[in-house]
Amino acid sequence: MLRKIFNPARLSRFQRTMVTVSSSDALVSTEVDDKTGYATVTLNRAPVNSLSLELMTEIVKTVDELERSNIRGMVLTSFSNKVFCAGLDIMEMVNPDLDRLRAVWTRLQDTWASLYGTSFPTVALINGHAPAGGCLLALCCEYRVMCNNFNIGLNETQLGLAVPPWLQGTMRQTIGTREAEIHCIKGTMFNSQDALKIGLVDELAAENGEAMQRALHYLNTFKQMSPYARSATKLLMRNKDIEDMKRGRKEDVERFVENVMNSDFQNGLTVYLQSLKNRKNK
Ligand SMILES: CC/C=C\C/C=C\C/C=C\C/C=C/C(=O)SCCNC(=O)CCNC(=O)[C@H](O)C(C)(C)COP(=O)(O)OP(=O)(O)OC[C@H]1O[C@@H](n2cnc3c(N)ncnc32)[C@H](O)[C@@H]1OP(=O)(O)O
Repeated sequence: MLRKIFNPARLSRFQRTMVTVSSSDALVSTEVDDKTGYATVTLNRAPVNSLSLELMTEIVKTVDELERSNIRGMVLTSFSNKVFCAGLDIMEMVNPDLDRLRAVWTRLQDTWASLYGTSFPTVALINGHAPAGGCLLALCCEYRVMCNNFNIGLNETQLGLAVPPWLQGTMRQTIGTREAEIHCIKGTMFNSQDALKIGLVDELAAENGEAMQRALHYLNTFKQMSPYARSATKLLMRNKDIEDMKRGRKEDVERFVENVMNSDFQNGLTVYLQSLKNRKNK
């Protein structure tokens, strides 16, 4: 069954109402161009857009609001021209409160499901590094344009974390089964050129302006197309993955909690955090 389908009858409402959501200190800011109906959603959590519970809650809320406002497309990007998103906030995993840890993982599942399952077209404008959860956000979008000289990949295993099945699936869909298996297990981070070669991103750009033009070009390819046929096809392809994730979500949360509470993992995390700081001080 289709979860959400673009409803052409709601189009007239969209043409009348155009939104610019969120205040300047918001974790996520959204601007909608009233000529094109395209929304630019900017992640705004300095310094590196790490995914705290609050940031993920805002992402889900934003996507839900956009779904209701009938925009025609969305570009997801970062306030920083150095880091698109640094993945899960590591501090959420250091000696955590168990209820909050469960909420963090549940919200990551929700973030994946809502971004992956939008009826409107989505492009990730990857204007900085995108490790782990950052790569996840990009993978949820239909199309990825990446600026040169950054890194992207699912490096979870390098941190001692298992990549959950629903995220493995998205990686498989993007780069193929064989490559996904190898690179999820190894935790490979790709530079922009290699990410393009392997199909993890669709286009490269020298800088932000060019990346935005390429992103808009992708969205424009749907201008003359029936929004119904477009979104129905997308959701028929993606809904089963979302339903599968939802069926297994409780076990998935408990696996994550077990993984994070393991003392080897906690010790490894301390070393990893220190290595980030040492790198910075070099
Ligand atoms: C079946 C289920 C079972 C189990 C499931 C288990 C796991 C789930 C798997 C997948 C889900 C996703 C997991 C994750 O996302 S884990 C997080 C992975 N992220 C990283 O490894 C990135 C680490 N960061 C970096 O490599 C660099 O910071 C980066 C390249 C992003 C940017 O470098 P830059 O030089 O620009 O900045 P830094 O000086 O390094 O950082 C500034 C500041 O920010 C702090 N920082 C960086 N990343 C994070 C983060 N992810 N969380 C929290 N804080 C972060 C960094 O320490 C600096 O802080 P400070 O020294 O205080 O200024």
